Amino acid sequence: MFISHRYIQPEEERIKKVGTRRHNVPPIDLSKLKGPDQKKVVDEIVRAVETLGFFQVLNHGVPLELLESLKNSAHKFFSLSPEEKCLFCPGVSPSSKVKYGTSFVPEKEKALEWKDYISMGYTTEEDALRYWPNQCKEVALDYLKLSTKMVREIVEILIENLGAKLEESRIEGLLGTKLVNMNYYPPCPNPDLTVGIGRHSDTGITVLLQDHIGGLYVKLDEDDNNNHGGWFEIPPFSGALVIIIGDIFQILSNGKYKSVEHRVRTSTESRVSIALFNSPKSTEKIGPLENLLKKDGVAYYREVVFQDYINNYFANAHYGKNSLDFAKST
Ligand SMILES: O=C(O)CCC(=O)C(=O)O
Ligand SMILES: [Fe+2]
Repeated sequence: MFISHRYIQPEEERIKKVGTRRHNVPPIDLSKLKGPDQKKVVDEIVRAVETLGFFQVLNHGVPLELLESLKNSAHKFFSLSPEEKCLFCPGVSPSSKVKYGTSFVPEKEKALEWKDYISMGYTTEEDALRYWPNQCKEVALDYLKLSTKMVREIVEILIENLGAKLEESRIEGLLGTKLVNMNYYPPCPNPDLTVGIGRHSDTGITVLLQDHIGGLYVKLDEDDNNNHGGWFEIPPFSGALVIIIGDIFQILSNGKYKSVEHRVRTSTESRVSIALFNSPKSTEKIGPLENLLKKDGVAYYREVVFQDYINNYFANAHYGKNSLDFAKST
């Protein structure tokens, strides 16, 4: 079947199915943070963030029925007519925080991503219920609310492990911007030629629900056990959420934590994923933590205002972890 040349990726960005390696590590059971295994679970989280930049979780506080409703509501929204979806196109959307679009930064991309999305920025509950699409507003809002405690717990674990004590207002500042993104990857006649999302890293901490289709790939370094690095698929795990660590944690930790480069392969079947992006407030200053600078004696990253980082992030097409260059010390 014919694929418009605008979607055909250069050879080096294509994702081959043959020879795909899978990252079959069981999800971390977050309910154990409450029991005798607490330390073990904390260590597992820290180790994953230091070496991989992501992990999967179970018993995360988001009910399984809600995960099903999220996927169904994403399908409901994306099966609307183009005219109905475009009521949320930039310029006509009732709110600048709600946006229906395609690809990532189409005007900058050499080849387009095989993906549509509806992005729902959170300000207040009232605004969410007023401006987010009817097909998904309630479930998306529940997802955001019910994930909050888990996200907060993970961030506290990561900060404490760095030996830092942050005030409540600072933690709130680091998690001050919340956005629910529903991604829709239409069936693709030739997944070998296209990509769903090009390789990139996220900004803050992402809670990701993927469906049963699969296709999420992460790039890993060679590890201490001499396992070769490269691209691995994260197989869908029923009931699990994927926690993706973004660039700001690499910056705050002066390089001890890693943001993970990831991408999505298309499929001959449609796929949905629902991401909750937790990022800093736009005015928040992000740089290596004070105590680490003292300890390390060197800053691998400079301090950036989060809005400046974001402006740079959206000014470029997805291109691996280049988004982090903006904050690198020169
Ligand atoms: O669809 C996926 O599995 C990943 C989505 C993603 O990486 C993103 O929205 O930033
Ligand atoms: Fe991502």
